[in-house]
Amino acid sequence: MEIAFLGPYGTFCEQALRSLHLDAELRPAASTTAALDVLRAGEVDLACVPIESSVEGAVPATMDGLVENPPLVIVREILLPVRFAVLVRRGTTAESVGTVASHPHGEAQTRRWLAANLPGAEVRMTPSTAAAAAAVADGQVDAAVCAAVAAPHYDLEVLVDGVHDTGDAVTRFVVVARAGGVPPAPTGADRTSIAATTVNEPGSLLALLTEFAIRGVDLTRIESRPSKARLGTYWFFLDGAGHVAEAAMGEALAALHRRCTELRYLGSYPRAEVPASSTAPSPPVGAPVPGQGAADYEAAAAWLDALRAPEPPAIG
Ligand SMILES: O=C(O)C(=O)Cc1ccccc1
Repeated sequence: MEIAFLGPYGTFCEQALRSLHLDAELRPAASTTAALDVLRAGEVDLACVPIESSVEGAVPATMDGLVENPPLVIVREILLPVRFAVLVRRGTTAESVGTVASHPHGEAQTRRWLAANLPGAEVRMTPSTAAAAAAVADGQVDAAVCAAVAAPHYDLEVLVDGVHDTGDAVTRFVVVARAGGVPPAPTGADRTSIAATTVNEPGSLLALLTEFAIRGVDLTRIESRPSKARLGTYWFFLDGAGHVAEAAMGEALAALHRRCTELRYLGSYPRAEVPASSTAPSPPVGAPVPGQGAADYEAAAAWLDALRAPEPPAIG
């Protein structure tokens, strides 16, 4: 099995993927879009990309890539606590740093530290944090904001570690497959992702959300991205607790199918927990709502079946 990831070697994405201990060959891709493209082209079996961070929110390239064609589905999610370091070529001092590079999410999570500690430095964006480290090694920039583990890959040294503005930052990564394969089996603690477009009229988004609410499905995330067709039209990305194989989620998706202009199923997969090393636990999700559990759905469906197809009365 071959898995593309946001490379080059030394990214947080590589760390997230390695934490799964999969028996697979890992192939670094030059960008999030490139990782999804090689997956779509059938060159790899899976791709691992960042999708959101607790500090900076969505990774737009991933959200956009998930609704391009041919369709892709999420099969795993990984939550990784991230900690940033400033890496430089050996012998570089803070005073001699004129340029510093990072992924936009790295820059966003260290902006105040950079302004306070490297005030004169010009900040440049790279497709990943490790790409910034590679740019330091090549002499294109003086410093990179990235994971300290990237240092040996590029023969750099850690100038300062722990340069984040907000402690306990967590990034969520997703492992993505081409649609049409066997989905991960329900575990009882799953998440389902969809993207939907709807007509622009009062209450249309509320109507979508209501399909989840009335079935007791706990929504864990909502994002919008431009549809790119024209200004003012959007994809709404929704994550909810549950699995497509479960009645509540399945019925909510069927209802959305009737309501939405376009609906993409983006996968059902086990919910990841924030690793114990982080002190910021995720809020509990998917707690059962009275009358809305899987057993309640089964009992209600059996009741309805019996109404529709009653047993003929026993005579005699
Ligand atoms: O660039 C990386 O190393 C990534 O994996 C993306 C990223 C960037 C910044 C914070 C978390 C993840």
